[in-house]
Amino acid sequence: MSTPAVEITGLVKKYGPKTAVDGLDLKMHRGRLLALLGPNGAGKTTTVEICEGFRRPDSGCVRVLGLDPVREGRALRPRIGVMPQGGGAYPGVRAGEMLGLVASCAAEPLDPAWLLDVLGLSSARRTPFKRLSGGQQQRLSLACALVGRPELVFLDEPTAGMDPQARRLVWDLLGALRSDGVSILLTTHLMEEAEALADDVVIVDDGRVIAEGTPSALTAEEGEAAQLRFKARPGLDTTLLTAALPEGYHVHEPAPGSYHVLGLVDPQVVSTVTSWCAQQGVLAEELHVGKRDLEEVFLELTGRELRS
Ligand SMILES: Nc1ncnc2c1ncn2[C@@H]1O[C@H](COP(=O)(O)OP(=O)(O)OP(=O)(O)O)[C@@H](O)[C@H]1O
Repeated sequence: MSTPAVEITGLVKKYGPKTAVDGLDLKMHRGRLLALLGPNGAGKTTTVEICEGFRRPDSGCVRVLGLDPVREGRALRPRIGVMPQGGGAYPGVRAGEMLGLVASCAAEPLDPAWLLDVLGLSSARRTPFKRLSGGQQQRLSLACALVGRPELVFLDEPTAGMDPQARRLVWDLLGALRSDGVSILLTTHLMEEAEALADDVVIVDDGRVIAEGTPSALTAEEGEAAQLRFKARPGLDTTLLTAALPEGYHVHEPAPGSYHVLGLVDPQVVSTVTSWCAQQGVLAEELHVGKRDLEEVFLELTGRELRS
């Protein structure tokens, strides 16, 4: 069996008194797309930068394609692609020149002109980096990560700041790469992105893994087939709605204007909820019977309060 794409055991990284990564374990198999999720400051970028060999761990063991990213960095670097958070390049370098430069360092690069075309950057190839839009800079940064035909790519918030068209274009490209057997580890704050792309999801908080699994395993309800959720104006009297439902059901408002009926959903329950809303003159919007989505799971696990 091939070595895992990434294997991390007991990783610890401190910045002065701040423990950014606190005993993190993670295993990513080859050919998978793994989404690393977590609130701001959870330790995702630090973990990714250690895998890339840009930072040294304080303790723990990290192996990327079976290699130590620090001691065996020279052997590892040609085999991985890296898209750092926020990207970056010399401000005056033209998009085409930048990609050509990165391609010239690779043994068997992809055709830079083709890659620019795939990422919708052909018309911007003569544009200096500093004059590209934020979304174009992100796409150029992604092109630089991919042009060397890496076996494994690390993408730190690859679609942050992109418009929906560009985001979908990138999703298609990542899907195609994964179909070609490339291993992809990405961080994202977009739960929709993780649900659309990821084979595996790892949720970190305070430098530790707090949940992991496939998106469908993570969103599966324990012991319940489906749940009822709807949106309406904030502050409905959930005690009254609970009283209108059969015994054993409970309604709560986890976030202002979002309502969640706890208990097994059947047609009568849906009818009771919509009738009750109608009696209050309230339109129940986005009425949804089904599993939780990843965002709901994420908020339940990491809490709803704002992180710094
Ligand atoms: N160079 C640094 N010096 C000091 N503290 C740092 C440094 N880099 C990160 N930190 C701190 O370490 C913690 C983890 O940061 P990290 O960037 O890894 O989190 P993250 O999960 O990637 O966050 P985000 O989602 O906001 O990008 C944070 O508290 C951050 O402030």
